[in-house]
Amino acid sequence: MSIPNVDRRSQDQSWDGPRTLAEHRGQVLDVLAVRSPGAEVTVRLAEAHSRVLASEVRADIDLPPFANSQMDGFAVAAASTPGTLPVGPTVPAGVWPEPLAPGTAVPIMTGAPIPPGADTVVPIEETPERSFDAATVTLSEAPAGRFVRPQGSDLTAGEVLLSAGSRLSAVALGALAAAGLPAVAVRPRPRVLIYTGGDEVVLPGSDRGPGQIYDANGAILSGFLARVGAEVVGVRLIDDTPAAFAGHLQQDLAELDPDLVLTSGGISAGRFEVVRTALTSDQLPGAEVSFGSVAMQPGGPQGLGVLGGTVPVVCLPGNPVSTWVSAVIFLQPALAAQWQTLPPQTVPVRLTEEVAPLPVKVQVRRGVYGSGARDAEATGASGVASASGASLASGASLASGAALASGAAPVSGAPYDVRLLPGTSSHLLAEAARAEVLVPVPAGEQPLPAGTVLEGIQL
Ligand SMILES: Nc1nc2c(c(=O)[nH]1)N[C@H]1C(S)=C(S)[C@@H](COP(=O)(O)OP(=O)(O)OC[C@H]3O[C@@H](n4cnc5c(N)ncnc54)[C@H](O)[C@@H]3O)O[C@H]1N2
Ligand code: MOO
Repeated sequence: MSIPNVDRRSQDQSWDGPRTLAEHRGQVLDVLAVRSPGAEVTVRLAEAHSRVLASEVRADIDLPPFANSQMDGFAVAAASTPGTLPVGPTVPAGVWPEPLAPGTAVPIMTGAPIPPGADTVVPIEETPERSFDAATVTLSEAPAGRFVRPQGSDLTAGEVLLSAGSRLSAVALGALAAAGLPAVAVRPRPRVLIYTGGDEVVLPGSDRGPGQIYDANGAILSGFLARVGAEVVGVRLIDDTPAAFAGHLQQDLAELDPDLVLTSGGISAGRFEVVRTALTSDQLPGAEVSFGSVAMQPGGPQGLGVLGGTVPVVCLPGNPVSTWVSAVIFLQPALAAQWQTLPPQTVPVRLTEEVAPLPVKVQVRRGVYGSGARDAEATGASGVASASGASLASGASLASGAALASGAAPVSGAPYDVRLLPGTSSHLLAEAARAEVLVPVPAGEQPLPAGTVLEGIQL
């Protein structure tokens, strides 16, 4: 490490005093807005999971495309039942059948087209013969339409199958495939370049020297971006010196033209803050980046700005839990607002134990669902109101901030019981890995009693 012993703060662009969460989220959204999503892209269904539909899709065909049997059994005209009828040729799935000879029944398999002339199906287990091979079959009275899946009963040709903006689930992909579509037009994903670590950090799988640790934050940010539906175009280790980092970043910007540069570490108050130094000096021409603090723990130190007037950069603190929490609290809603990636999924949570807040910072705690079951008895409404009141009073309402920036659904309904994990420090990554929900606890002087309802973010 060779950092010249200069007063690098002389060129630092910092903001004064801690920002609220909502203020900083708004700032992150402002820098992301430097880039707008481009034209839609067409992708094969196999690559379309979790992507967002660019425009509505209408079906060209009826679903199902023809009336077919819901059971293995006998197709027959309801008017011919009850009775013992001669058995005609079997109708397998995948073959178009001959019309039914009047007064007969034919073996039919699940999914096979209903032959013209038949209008009902009798399951084989409802026949005394219980055989497809007998010459006759005895059928009790069967109402017309029973166990027949009519053509178009799911969707008719020309109807909207999925609307624009739908996030494609596995079952949505199945519906598109059933309608015969091999590919679909989706919104472009933000292309993100990740820089993590410092000179103490080595990649998992490589040799770790004394005093070194493995890079956790590359995996955290890659996983986070995959979950929200962004594309990672590169994961780099930050160089030892600001000049080398600035050089590599400049090269990457030219080659990759990312929609966002995301850095982790090297931004607080130490002597060797490579990211902060490189982005606030003239080592990277055109960098307009500022650093400061947010009234949140973990994730106090933050930075953000624009590189060369065209590429947003968001600088997260290096402690692994701080990196992760910052990504969820600031980046996820801002990316969702600008790129329609996955917004935070909020959920009302009820504390199962008393919790002491921090006096002036929102403390983002990690929690696990208590009983696991949503308490249908709890009315929710009054509890949620008091929680949002507390959080509004703190000036750090996640609820209003998240809803503002991301369009996240308002929190309503009965809360889930949640037990907060004991650890609050930002190095407790293994403990954080057990969390099921993040719970921002509003700043305050008084302990929050068990039963207090807050807004959680599902993980
Ligand atoms: N004098 C002060 N010191 C610190 C302050 C402060 O306000 N004044 N803030 C503390 C807080 S809070 C945080 S958070 C960290 C943020 O520091 P940096 O963003 O500069 O991060 P580093 O110093 O590079 O690393 C912090 C910590 O995280 C570990 N780390 C870094 N990168 C990785 C990685 N890729 N994988 C795993 N672990 C990583 C690193 O070894 C350090 O332990 O600053 C506090 N200090
Ligand atoms: O804000 Mo730091 O993220 O507390 O560890």
